[in-house]
Amino acid sequence: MQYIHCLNNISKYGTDLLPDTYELTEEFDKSTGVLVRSAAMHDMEFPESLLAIARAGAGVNNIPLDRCAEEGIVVFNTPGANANAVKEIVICGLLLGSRGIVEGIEWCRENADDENIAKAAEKAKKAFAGREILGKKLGVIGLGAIGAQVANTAIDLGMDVYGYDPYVSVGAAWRMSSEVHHVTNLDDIFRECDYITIHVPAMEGTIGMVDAHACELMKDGAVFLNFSRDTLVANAAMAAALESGKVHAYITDFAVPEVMRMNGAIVLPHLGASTAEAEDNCAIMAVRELVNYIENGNIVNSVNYPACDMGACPAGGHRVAVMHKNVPNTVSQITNAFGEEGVNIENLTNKSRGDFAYTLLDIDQEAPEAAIAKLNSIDDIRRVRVVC
Ligand SMILES: NC(=O)C1=CN([C@@H]2O[C@H](COP(=O)(O)OP(=O)(O)OC[C@H]3O[C@@H](n4cnc5c(N)ncnc54)[C@H](O)[C@@H]3O)[C@@H](O)[C@H]2O)C=CC1
Ligand SMILES: O=C(O)CCC(=O)C(=O)O
Repeated sequence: MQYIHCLNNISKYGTDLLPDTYELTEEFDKSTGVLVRSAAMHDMEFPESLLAIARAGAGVNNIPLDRCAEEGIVVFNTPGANANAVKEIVICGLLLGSRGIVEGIEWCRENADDENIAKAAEKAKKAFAGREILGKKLGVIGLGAIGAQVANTAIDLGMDVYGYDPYVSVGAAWRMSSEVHHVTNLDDIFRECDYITIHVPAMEGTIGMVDAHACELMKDGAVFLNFSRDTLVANAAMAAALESGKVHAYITDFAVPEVMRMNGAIVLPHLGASTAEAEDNCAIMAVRELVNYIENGNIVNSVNYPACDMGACPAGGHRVAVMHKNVPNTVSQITNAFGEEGVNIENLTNKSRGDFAYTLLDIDQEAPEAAIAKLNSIDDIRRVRVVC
């Protein structure tokens, strides 16, 4: 039996896909697989039984990726599965930053008991007048699954779109409208655009990238949208820019105390991916990744181990997975360990990613205990698993 623990609410469209030999468990300490959304995992201890963590979503800054790699735990995410949901809320954010929608709604609520509200509204509405997004310049920082969709939809809405992403993938580039202007200097986005939206992961190199220098460069009355992570924006700089009127509105999906104290911030409680469709898509993809890894040893969409796919375990066949450091001589030690026990390797894939590597082997007989023990005694090997 394989035990799967959910650290957050995971759509049943995903968990219903778990085979009969899997059981959902409340006990984290006996889990083979974990499904998670935004739960903070950095301070958690992981049980020896844990093989993989699947993040039903895109951002993995809540998971200690390097420590997991060291402990032989594969971490997956679900690229693109919630991108449409975020794109739609970003378009909503553009309008919230352009029109007095929030203030107008508040005014109506405050005057709900006024019998003459219709007449009063006609007088009051001038305080909530705004501007249109048609023809305005939108800067998109990060053109991955979400950024590319936001850029395309903004083009369809008649905006003039500028995109910045020095690491854009070929797939995302193909999916993006040719009308998106390619920007190679981030400062140009801050300097030129009326609206700016950021869609990059929170990691070393992006945390704090919207700082005082960026705010200073912005056009007077710019609107800034952050549906990625709170840490990308230096809060003190944004608060000052809002205070001075340099930034007209800061639309963010992250309710942290510093942001809640900002005048001019429109704050949502991390709603970007909270649609039934996105939750189902993410859960389905996450469960498929987890089961494929546990059953076949295949790694698809991992963020800390290399991709490796040898298809389904051959019927009646034998497969062993070895997770190890990406250092010289390891693959030969693995093949020798089997060779010395008279085992023939029928298929072998070795892939590496940064400091770690993964070797998947189909062998002609049940893995001898002596070979497994030998592999487990090698320093640079992190985990050996008999898959089938
Ligand atoms: N508010 C919410 O509920 C959600 C928030 N997110 C956040 O949005 C982020 C982006 O999500 P996806 O588009 O799905 O990810 P993605 O991985 O498809 O795209 C990220 C893009 O950022 C680019 N990038 C990385 N460093 C950059 C830099 N320094 N400057 C410019 N571009 C850079 C990458 O090349 C990539 O194209 C996630 O990492 C997550 O933090 C994602 C989904 C839901
Ligand atoms: O699961 C969620 O609601 C959060 C989604 C998110 O932030 C992400 O996918 O990065």
